[in-house]
Amino acid sequence: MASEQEQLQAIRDRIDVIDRQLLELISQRARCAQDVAKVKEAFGDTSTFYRPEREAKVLRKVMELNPGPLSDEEIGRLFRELMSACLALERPLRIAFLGPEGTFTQAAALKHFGHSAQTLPQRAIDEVFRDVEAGDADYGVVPVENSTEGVVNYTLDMFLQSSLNICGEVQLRIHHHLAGLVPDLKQITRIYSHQQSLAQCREWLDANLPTVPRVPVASNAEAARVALNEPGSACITGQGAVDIYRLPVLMPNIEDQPDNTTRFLIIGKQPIPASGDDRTTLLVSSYNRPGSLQALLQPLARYGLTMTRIESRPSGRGMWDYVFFIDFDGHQDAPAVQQALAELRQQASLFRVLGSYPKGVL
Ligand SMILES: O=C(O)C(=O)C[C@]1(C(=O)O)C=C[C@@H](O)C=C1
Repeated sequence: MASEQEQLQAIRDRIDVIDRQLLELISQRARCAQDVAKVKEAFGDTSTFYRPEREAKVLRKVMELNPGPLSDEEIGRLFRELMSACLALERPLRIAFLGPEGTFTQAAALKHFGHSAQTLPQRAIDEVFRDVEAGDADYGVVPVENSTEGVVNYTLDMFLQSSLNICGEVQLRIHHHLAGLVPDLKQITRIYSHQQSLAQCREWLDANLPTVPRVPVASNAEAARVALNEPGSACITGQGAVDIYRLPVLMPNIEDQPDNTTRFLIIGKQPIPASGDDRTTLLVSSYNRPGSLQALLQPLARYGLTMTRIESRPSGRGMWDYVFFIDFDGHQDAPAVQQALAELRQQASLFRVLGSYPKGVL
């Protein structure tokens, strides 16, 4: 029987051959992306280098064809990065996100656009919108809802003032760590974190550190920065900030719900063609009379469209006047959706399609 070294050498020789083939194929793929860019430029189509519907189709296809042993998610991630690098050859994307560096929103931006995108931290959600509106960023990433804490009202309210579209969505599993320079939990005198994160870890904090004051700050990354500089303090933050600030993790994954997930929206100027598995978000308002909300929603049911979410927010136009954010499955270019929307529009005092976009793939 061959020795361990001989067996390993034989397998590594095979890996070397495969790597060379992979390299050649990846380079061929990248050259194709360059050719795509030349065609787009020749036709003056320079505003649509980024094609989220095409990316969603590519990711779904490779995940469907995946023979294993790597998981569909791993394969998806590898191809995500491959496309990100190919797109950067065509034109590097600038992505504004709710900063600072190390926030969950940055992690969501990188998950959605891959690591070849340039991420630009902004101080607040309205600055993300403004950066994209002004053309200083191609797209923006903002949080919209959390599975434990519910909707991020500020993001929804921004759509009342902004003309930007929703171009995509991405979901991120949120893990919170207790981190800091204190040698053990008993010596913690203050805990800093974003208000939402404190809420998402409330039960753990009540059980383990009930008497330690909890101090809300603007972001988890800011909490990490304070914990690094203030003796006795600790923070609740994510892996991104732990890595950036090199903070020791005192207790990992302290979120109360193990499947704690946040959904983020991609905002931009471009309408997105159908990808085959899409979601549409509407901003509507009904007339203030009995049964009007029901009448507003009826066309969706009549045309067999599945509504997945409805949120109401004060309209800002007067007391007790509300707007509704409605998500349903389907794309606005599909005939059934067009008919449903035409009917719905007749019942609405305010009507805007915020976007049709591929459902998050990864
Ligand atoms: O198909 C395109 O339009 C491309 O630009 C190629 C490609 C890819 O690498 O597959 C790159 C970027 C786009 O966002 C979508 C796909």
